[in-house]
Amino acid sequence: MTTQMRSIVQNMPKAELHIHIEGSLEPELIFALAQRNGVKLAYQSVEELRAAYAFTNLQSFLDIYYAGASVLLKEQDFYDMTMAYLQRAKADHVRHAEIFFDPQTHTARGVPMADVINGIHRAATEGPISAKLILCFLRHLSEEDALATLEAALPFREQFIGVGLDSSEVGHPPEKFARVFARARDLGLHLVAHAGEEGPPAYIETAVDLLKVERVDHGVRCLEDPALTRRLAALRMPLTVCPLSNTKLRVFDQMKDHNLLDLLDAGLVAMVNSDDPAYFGGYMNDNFVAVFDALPLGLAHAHQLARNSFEASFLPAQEKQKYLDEVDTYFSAFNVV
Ligand SMILES: Nc1ncnc2[nH]cnc12
Ligand SMILES: [Zn+2]
Repeated sequence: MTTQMRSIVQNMPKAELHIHIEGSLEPELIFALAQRNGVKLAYQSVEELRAAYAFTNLQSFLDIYYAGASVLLKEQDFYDMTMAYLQRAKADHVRHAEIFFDPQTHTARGVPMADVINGIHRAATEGPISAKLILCFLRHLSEEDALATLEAALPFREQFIGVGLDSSEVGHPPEKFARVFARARDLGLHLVAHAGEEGPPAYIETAVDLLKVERVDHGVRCLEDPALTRRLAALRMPLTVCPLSNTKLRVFDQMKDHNLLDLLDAGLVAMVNSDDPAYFGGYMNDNFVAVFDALPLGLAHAHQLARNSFEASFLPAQEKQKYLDEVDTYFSAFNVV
C-alpha cells in the first residue's frame, strides 16, 4: 500500500461494529487490575502473558480471553477498560462503536450484573466517541442460562440496544438459542450473532432464518455457499469482518488468503472491525493497514468499507446519514464518490 493510501484509510471516518470489550483488555491493564483487586494470575509478567498469545483456533484464544477477564471485579474496572478502548478507537478515527460485552463471564464469578452494565455504560456515555452496547450470550452455555441472563439484564434495558451470540461456535448452532432471541426480539432489541467464523455456512442461514439477526458477525464462510452468498447480498445483510482475528485464529492462513475483497465483489455489505484488539495484534487502523497491505484493495474499496460500517450500524437514520455524508465528503477530496 502507498503511504497516501495508508493515510487515507487511517484518517477516514469509520464505525466499529464488532468489538468485544473484554477483548480490548491490554496485558498492562490486566496486571494493573489484578494488583488493584488482589487477583492471582497464572503469569508472572506482562511479557509472559503476551507470549502466551499464540493461538491455533478460536477455542485456544477463548481459554486465555476468559482468564484475562477474571481481573474485572468492580464497576470501576469495567469503566476503565471501556474508556481505554474508546480513547484508542478515537485515535483511529472511529466515530461510533457498537460494543459487545459478555455478562455471563462476570456474573458466573459473582460480579453483579449492575456493576458490569453500569461500568461499561457510564464510560460509553462519558467517552470521546458515540458508543452503544450489545449484550452477548455465551453459546457454550445453555439457552436457559442465556434466558436467565436476559431477565437479569432487564432492569438495565435502556442501557443496551441489542443482543448477540459469541464464544465457541462449532457444536453450538444458532437454533440452540431460538427462544432467547425471540424474547429479545419481543423486547425490541436489535439482534446479531457470530456465525460462519469457524462454523459452516448452514449456521449463517439459521442465524438469519431462525434467530432473525440483522447482522452476521464474521460470516466469512458464506462464500462456500453461492446461493447463500447471493441471498445475503440481496438482503443487504451486513457481515462484520475481522481480518487480524481471522488470521490469528487460523480461519485464513495468511492475510493474502483473506476473502474480504471477494466478499465486496459479491456485493456483500462487509466492513472491517477489530474483534479482540488486545489479543489479535491491533485496533481498527491496524486491521485496515494489514488487509490493504495484503490484498489489491484501493480507494473505492476504502470508501465502500467506510460507508458499509455506518450503513450497517444501528444508529438512528438521521445520525447515520450525517456520518455517511461525512464519509462522502472525505472521499470527494480524492475524486471518488
Ligand atoms: N472472535 C470471537 N468469536 C467468538 N466468540 C468471541 N468472543 C470474543 N471474541 C470472539
Ligand atoms: Zn467476535
